[in-house]
Amino acid sequence: MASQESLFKSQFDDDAGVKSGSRSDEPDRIQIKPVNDEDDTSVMITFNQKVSPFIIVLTFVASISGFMFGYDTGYISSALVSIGTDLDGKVLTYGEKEIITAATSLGALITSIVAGTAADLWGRKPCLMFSNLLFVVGAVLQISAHRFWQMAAGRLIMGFGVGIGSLISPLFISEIAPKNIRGRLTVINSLWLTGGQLIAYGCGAGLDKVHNGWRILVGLSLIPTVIQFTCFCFLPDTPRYYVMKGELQKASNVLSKSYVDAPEDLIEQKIKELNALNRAIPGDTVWERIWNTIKEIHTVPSNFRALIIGCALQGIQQFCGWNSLMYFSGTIFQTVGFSNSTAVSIIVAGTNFIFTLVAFFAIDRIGRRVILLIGLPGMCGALIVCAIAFHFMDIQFKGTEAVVANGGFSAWGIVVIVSIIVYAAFYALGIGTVPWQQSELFPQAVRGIGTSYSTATNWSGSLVIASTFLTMLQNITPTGTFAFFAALSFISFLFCYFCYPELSGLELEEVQMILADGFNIKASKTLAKKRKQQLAAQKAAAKHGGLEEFHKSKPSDELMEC
Ligand SMILES: O[C@H]1[C@H](O)[C@@H](O)[C@H](O)[C@@H](O)[C@H]1O
Repeated sequence: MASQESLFKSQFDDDAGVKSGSRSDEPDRIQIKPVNDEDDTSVMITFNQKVSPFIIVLTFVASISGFMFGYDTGYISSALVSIGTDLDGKVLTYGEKEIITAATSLGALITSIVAGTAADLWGRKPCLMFSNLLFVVGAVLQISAHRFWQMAAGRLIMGFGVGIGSLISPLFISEIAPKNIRGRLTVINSLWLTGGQLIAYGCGAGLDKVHNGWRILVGLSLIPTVIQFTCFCFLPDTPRYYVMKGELQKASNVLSKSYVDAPEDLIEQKIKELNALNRAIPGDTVWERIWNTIKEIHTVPSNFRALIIGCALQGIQQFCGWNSLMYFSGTIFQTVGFSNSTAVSIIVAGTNFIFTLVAFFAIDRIGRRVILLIGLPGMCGALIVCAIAFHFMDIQFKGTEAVVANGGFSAWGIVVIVSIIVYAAFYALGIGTVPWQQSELFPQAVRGIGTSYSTATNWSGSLVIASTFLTMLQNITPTGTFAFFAALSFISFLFCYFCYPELSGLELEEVQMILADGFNIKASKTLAKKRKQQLAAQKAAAKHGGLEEFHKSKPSDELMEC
C-alpha cells in the first residue's frame, strides 16, 4: 500500500506541473502518460475549449431515453390506481398489479443483458432508435388493452425499450462528453429520469378522474419517443463507435463538430489513438473479441473488482426498496388513508428529482463516496421510523384488501409519509444517482460488458422488488418489509464504507490502478483530494490569465507530448 501511495505521489507532482502548462524538461521528472482511451479527447477539451452546442444537443437527445425510463416506470403507480375495472371488467388483484409492474422490469432485464454487446455490434444510435420502435409497440398495445394479458404484454415490450435506453443513454453521453463535465452530464440523464417520473406522477394526478385517463397517460409516452427517433435521423453516432467500425472519416467529422476549436492535427491524433486502442482488443472476429472481453472482465483483478462494485451498487440501489415506493406509492398512500394518493406520490417523486439535482452539484465537488456514505444511513434511519409508524397503524391484510385498524388517515399516517419523503431525499442524493456513473469503473475494452452486467443487476433487483413487494406487505407486514429494507441499507453502508473508493476527478487509468490490488480506499481518497486541489489551482490560474485565455489557449502540452 505504502509503495502504491508513493507511486501516486510522484505522479501527482509531475502531473500538477504538466497540467498547469508548466512544461518541464528536467530529466528526472516522471512523465505521466495521458489516459490511453477516449478520455484523451476530454483532456484536450478540459484545458482548451468550451462545451459546443453540438455536444449539448447530442446529450439532450440521448438523455430522452432517461426521460422515457423515468416516465414509463413512473406512470404505472397512478395507472394501477385509476385502471379500476377497465381490464377484464374486474378490479386487479395484487398479483396482477405485480405482474403488470414487473413486466417492464423483466423486459428491461432481458435487453440490458445484450444491449452493451448490441451497441458494439450495431452502434449506439441504431440501438436507441430500435428502442423507440419498441416503446411505440408497447404503448399502442397498452393504450388499446381491454384484457389484463395485453396490458402485461405491452408493458413487457415497453420494458425491452427501457432496458436498452437505460444502458446506452449514459454510455452514449459518456462517450461524447468532455471529461471535466462527464460526471455531471451523466447525472443529467438521471435528472431526466427522475424528472420523467415526476411528470408521470403529475400527469397521473391530473388525469386521475378522467375517464380512461390512464390510456392517455400511456399515450403521452409516445411524444418523447417520436422526438428522439426524429432527432436521431439527423444526428451521428459516437466517434468511438465509428472507430470500432473502421469509419474513421465519420469519427473525425463528429469530433470536429464536437470540439470546434480543436486543430485538425489534434483530431487526427485522437482518431489514431482510438484506432490503436480498438485493435488492442484481442480476437480476429467480433465473436472472439466478445468472448475475450467476457474472459477479461472475470480474470483481470482490477476489472473484477470494478464489476463487483458496479453490480453491488446497482443491486443496492434496487434492494433498498426505493422502487417499491415508486411503483406502489399510490397504493400505499391509499392504504394509509389519503384520498388523493396520486397527488401525495408527486411529493415523493418531486423530492427524488430535487435531490438528484443536489447530487448533480455535489457529485464532483463532495465526491461520490461521501454522498453515498451520507445517503445510506439517512435512508436506514428514515426506514426504521417508517417501520415503527406502520406498526402503530396496525394494518392487516384480508385477502387482497388492506384494513387499517386505527381507521384511515392518522398522525401515524403522516409519520409514514414524512419518513418516506426523508428516505427519498437521502436515496436520490446518493445511491439513486451514483451507480449510473458505472462506466467510469471499467476500462474501454470491457466497458460494454461491464455496464451490461451492472445494468442487468439493476433490473434483476427491480424485478424482484416489483414482483414481491405487495406480497411482502401481506406476508411479513409493512413493518417487517420496511425494517428489512432498513437492514439492507445498513449492510449496504458497510459495503460502501469498506469497498467503494473515491473516484471523483480520477483518470480512468487511475481507477484501474486503485483497483489493481484491493479496494484501496485510503489511497483513492488521497488521490481524489489531490486532483481536486489541482483543478482548483488550474481554475485560479485561468482566472488570473483571463477566462478567454483559458478557453482559447493552444492544445495542451499534455496531449501533444504523447
Ligand atoms: O436511478 C434511478 C432513479 O433513482 C429512479 O428513481 C429509480 O426508479 C430507478 O430505478 C433508478 O435506477
